[in-house]
Amino acid sequence: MGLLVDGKWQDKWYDTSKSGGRFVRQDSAFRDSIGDDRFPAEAGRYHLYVSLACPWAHRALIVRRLKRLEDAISLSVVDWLMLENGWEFSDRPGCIPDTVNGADYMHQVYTAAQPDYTGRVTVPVLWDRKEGTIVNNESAEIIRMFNSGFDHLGGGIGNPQLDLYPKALRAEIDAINERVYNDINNGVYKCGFATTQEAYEEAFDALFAALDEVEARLARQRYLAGNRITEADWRLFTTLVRFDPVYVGHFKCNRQRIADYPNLQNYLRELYQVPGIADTVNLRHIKGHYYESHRGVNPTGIVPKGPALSLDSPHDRDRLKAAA
Ligand SMILES: N[C@@H](CCC(=O)N[C@@H](CS)C(=O)NCC(=O)O)C(=O)O
Repeated sequence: MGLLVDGKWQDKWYDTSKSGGRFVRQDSAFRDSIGDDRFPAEAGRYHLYVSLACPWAHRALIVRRLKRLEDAISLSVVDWLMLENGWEFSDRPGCIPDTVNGADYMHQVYTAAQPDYTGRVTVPVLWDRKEGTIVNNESAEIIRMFNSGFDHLGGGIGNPQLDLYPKALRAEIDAINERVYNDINNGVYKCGFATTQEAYEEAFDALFAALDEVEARLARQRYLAGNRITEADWRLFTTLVRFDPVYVGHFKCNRQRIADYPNLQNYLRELYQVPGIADTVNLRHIKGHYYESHRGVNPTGIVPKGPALSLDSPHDRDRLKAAA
């Protein structure tokens, strides 16, 4: 784990000394968009770097799959282990080396885009072959580009019929995302990376208050924004699927498991069983990454064998109405 300072790699853990032990996530640095003059939509031009362990990268992978952009946007998958060199490429199971920049480490992709880059080296990253640079490294924005940025191309590229951010639901989706991001997606990290008891307890209470709220919402309606699946659901899904295998133990999010919330558990199963989604979930990468990489949290690097999950089991969500 580390970061780049003026283009030089430094091996450093997060600094929580100035925030009362609280983990504060840094803003992403590359914020251009597909559709800008410099970055027009084109099949075969863009490349996505992900980790299968990372919940933020997982969003991008899911939307790429659901929008059938796999032939149009190529992919690299980093190794799950992230130690003193940060994210690395390898040919271990489930990994795909960097065929675009030929990098050994993800930080080399960042310095290829900007030689004097200062900041964290995170995934996902959307790379442009033509300009030889990073378009964007913020998953919330990358999924929006995938959702609509390639729809006009025609020629059988993508799946223009699917809209995960429909106009009529945007205000609602944005409001849900805000709460889910702060207290759930990022909330589990705030618990796990807290370095004071107070910071941990504050994040823990906010996390479970938000999960209780989502549980109540899912008792009344099938999906977060009503009766159809939207990006808000996929953004929650990537945290839920990691919750019982990783966050309960490793990040001490242990008031209860997702399996103990009837609506969340069945909702998680339904989303997992959407065609194409199970292929994007790699528990070896997920568990291996957190337990083996965060040596400050888990010094032995031992990966727990459990828990048994039941993501393939029948769900009961058909009792609630879904849009045709
Ligand atoms: N806001 C970013 C966050 C991405 C992020 O933090 N990714 C993690 C992996 S789960 C990472 O690469 N961390 C490396 C680091 O912080 O040094 C996004 O949503 O794209």
